[in-house]
Amino acid sequence: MKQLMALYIISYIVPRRKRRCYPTMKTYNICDPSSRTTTVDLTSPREWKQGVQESLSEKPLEGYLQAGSLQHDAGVTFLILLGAYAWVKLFNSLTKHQILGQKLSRKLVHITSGLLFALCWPFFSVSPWARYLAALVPATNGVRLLVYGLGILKDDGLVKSVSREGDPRELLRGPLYYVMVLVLCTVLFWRDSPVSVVSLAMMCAGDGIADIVGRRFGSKKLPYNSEKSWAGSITMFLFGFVVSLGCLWYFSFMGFYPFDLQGVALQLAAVSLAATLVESLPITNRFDDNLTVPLTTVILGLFLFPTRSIAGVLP
Ligand SMILES: Nc1ccn([C@@H]2O[C@H](COP(=O)(O)OP(=O)(O)OP(=O)(O)O)[C@@H](O)[C@H]2O)c(=O)n1
Ligand SMILES: C/C(=C\CO)CCC[C@H](C)CCC[C@H](C)CCCC(C)C
Repeated sequence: MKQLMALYIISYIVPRRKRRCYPTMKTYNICDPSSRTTTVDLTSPREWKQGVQESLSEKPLEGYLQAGSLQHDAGVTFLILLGAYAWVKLFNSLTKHQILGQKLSRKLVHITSGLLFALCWPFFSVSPWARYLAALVPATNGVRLLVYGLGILKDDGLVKSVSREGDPRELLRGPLYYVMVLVLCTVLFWRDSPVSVVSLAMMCAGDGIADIVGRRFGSKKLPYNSEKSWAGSITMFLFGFVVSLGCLWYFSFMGFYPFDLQGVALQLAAVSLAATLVESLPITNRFDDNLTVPLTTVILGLFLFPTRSIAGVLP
């Protein structure tokens, strides 16, 4: 009985639509609505780009109410909002019971929140409006950070979970920039381009792990920045690369674009290196890493990865 319930819930969440199957091998099939299929041999980045452009040429379903998309997407948005609230509450409790230190709690929230949010994107419908409903999740959290950061309301638990020193005004910098980046990546790139998930992977996983490893093992500082270390930067490069790769594989598995390890490894390594170099620069006092890391990734990613559209509009 429990299995049946689980299957029903999953079948409700994952939108009923023709899934495109991209086996993680050299070629993949594009099954578009007219049931026309195209097989592209992914032997080089050019074929990969061509394959992605074609696979993303599918016209989104006309009309938003078709097949209950609005109800479906609103339900998924609500569930993710609940998840976000519960996730931060969990870390608040871990910090309150001194299971986690405040700095580690903040970094784990930093690493996990944005990634878990992006991993929920496949549960939305193919409607052109789905991205805007999804963006309501970080936007709502942004309003929450503003309200508590400005002191309009008080929530010591939230402040302790996402601030370094427990000052509510800290919510108005790193955390607020973080959710703003989530909103922009969701609305501008969504599932139309690898740029969105790679940018979030570098900001969440890469920048987040650099802090955790750097604080603990970063005795050898960088020659041009005594605040940052080789251990932190090397870990950011490697972890950012691996998590980006994992995100691309996940979105390929969920049917959004093909995954060809040879086709993307070099691009991802270049993006991860660029983001790591920018993060290591002594500019954090003026430009927050939560802005410079994703911005670097987006700019380079737009040149290296195929993008069907920006904000849902064909370029
Ligand atoms: N490449 C890096 C990045 C961070 N660190 C270590 O992690 C600490 C915090 O790093 P930082 O990026 O400045 O994190 P914050 O900006 O404080 O945190 P947030 O991004 O959440 O605002 C640094 O002082 C340093 O000890 C490091 O050694 N090497
Ligand atoms: C501490 C943070 C950044 C500083 O560098 C992260 C702040 C996170 C926000 C308070 C909460 C963001 C929630 C996500 C938008 C949605 C997560 C949903 C998921 C299912 C947990």
